[in-house]
Amino acid sequence: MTSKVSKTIGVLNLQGAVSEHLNMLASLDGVTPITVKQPEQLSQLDGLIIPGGESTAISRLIRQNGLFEPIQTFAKQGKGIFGTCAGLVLCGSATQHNEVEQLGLMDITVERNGFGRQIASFETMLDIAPIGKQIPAVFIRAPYIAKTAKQVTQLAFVDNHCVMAEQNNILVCSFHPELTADNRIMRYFVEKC
Ligand SMILES: NC(=O)CC[C@H](N)C(=O)O
Repeated sequence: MTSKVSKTIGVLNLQGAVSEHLNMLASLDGVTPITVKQPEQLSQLDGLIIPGGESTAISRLIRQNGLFEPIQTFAKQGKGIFGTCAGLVLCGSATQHNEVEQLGLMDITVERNGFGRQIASFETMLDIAPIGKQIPAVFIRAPYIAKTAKQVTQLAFVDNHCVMAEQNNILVCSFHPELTADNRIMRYFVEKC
């Protein structure tokens, strides 16, 4: 019997929470995780994670490494992209800070640091309808989604602010799913890819 074909999932390795994503991906069956720095690597991937970190720094490095248009093309091809925290900021199409050059992969307006700065870091449990109940979520200087176009599905809320959404092949969340032992969100993303 042949085993199921494995999916190759890349983690954008420019700045931020890269190794935690790789570890969580490695815990899933049928996933080959790799780090991505160069545009040529995108063609081997079934999906790409844009991790949390500092969205200003990551956006500069995306440009410097020639990844801006290649990531947009990757998304247009229908490949899965998961933006977590700063990654959500980068996937969005508008924000109050113009020092971040967003990729515009999802029609959302993002409030950067919406929950406040470092002091406003917190952990909570979320019910996310297509994924499950009581999913732990760690928020660190987290953004929230202030506005969504109608083609965007809102998936989770904290204090009435949208913190997770999807639009076709693009998934975003305000928090860090890779910093808990619960891999249900990651499995959901891999299944989308
Ligand atoms: N934990 C994070 O990724 C923080 C995101 C950061 N506040 C930003 O907007 O870039």
